[in-house]
Amino acid sequence: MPTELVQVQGLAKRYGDATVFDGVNFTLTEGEFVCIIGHSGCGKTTILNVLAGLEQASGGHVFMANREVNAPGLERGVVFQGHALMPWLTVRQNIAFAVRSKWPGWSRAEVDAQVQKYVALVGLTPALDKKPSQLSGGMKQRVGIARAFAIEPRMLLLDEPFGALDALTRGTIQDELLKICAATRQTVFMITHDVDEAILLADRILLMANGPQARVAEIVVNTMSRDRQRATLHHDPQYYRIRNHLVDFLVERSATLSHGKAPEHPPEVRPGLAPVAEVIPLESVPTSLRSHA
Ligand SMILES: Nc1ncnc2c1ncn2[C@@H]1O[C@H](COP(=O)(O)OP(=O)(O)OP(=O)(O)O)[C@@H](O)[C@H]1O
Repeated sequence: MPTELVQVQGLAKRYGDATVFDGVNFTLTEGEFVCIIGHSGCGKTTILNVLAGLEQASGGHVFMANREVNAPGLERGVVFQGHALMPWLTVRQNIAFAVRSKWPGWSRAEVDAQVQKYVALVGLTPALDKKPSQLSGGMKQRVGIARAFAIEPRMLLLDEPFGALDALTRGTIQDELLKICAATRQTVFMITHDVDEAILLADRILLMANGPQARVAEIVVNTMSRDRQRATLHHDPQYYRIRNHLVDFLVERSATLSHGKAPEHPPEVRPGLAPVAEVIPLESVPTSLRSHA
């Protein structure tokens, strides 16, 4: 039975008279990958920062494993769009620094083994002793991901981690992330602007309405199988139904639901599932049960 790891209850953020969002409610289950999408400025980064304990909300609560989150902690790992590596340290030293802060009692060898394990997972073993200035943007972002995973957080928070990467690199790192998440059953909360990325990675997608008074308006359950692959995703008819639903929300519905018009408790929807008419051919339905309209 999956456990509820995080509860976000009635979260709000105000600046003076301006309410960016309010009535934001959702939960995260242990081991699930959740993406949040919504227009620029609706408050996604603020929500992620509150989950990270880096920012205080104006109202509401976040609980993780039944404890209120109000400060940063090593049970939560964060990866931002900019990699935020220490430029004077090598890849090995950057990650070792994080590992040592989580497990201060570990020996040098234990720390190094942990570093090497996660560097290998993102395919960067040859770059272990390089400094960030010697790495490409994609490689730096991989180091950031390895560093976040290396502290084995209960929840990983990703703020558009691939936003600055070219499409090819982005695709490769998405695949790596999927593989690591499948292997570690990592709980992930990720912001993205890319609907295809959300469908590839997420088990559930939170759709956020526009501000002011933005809210999570709806939760889309990804009904495609969890072993979906980037290369074959588009062969599944569910993919188009989900994609159309997300794009329709972003283009049409998100604006009409601003000013607190979205429900405080968002419904879960499964747009990927085939309409009944597609699943049961009319001929197979007994005549007595058919509509006579
Ligand atoms: N100090 C401030 N005073 C007033 N408004 C602020 C302040 N800081 C942030 N905001 C507003 O809060 C809103 C939410 O910002 P946030 O970065 O969380 O949005 P976002 O959805 O992550 O946007 P993006 O997708 O562009 O990153 C924005 O509309 C921003 O203008």
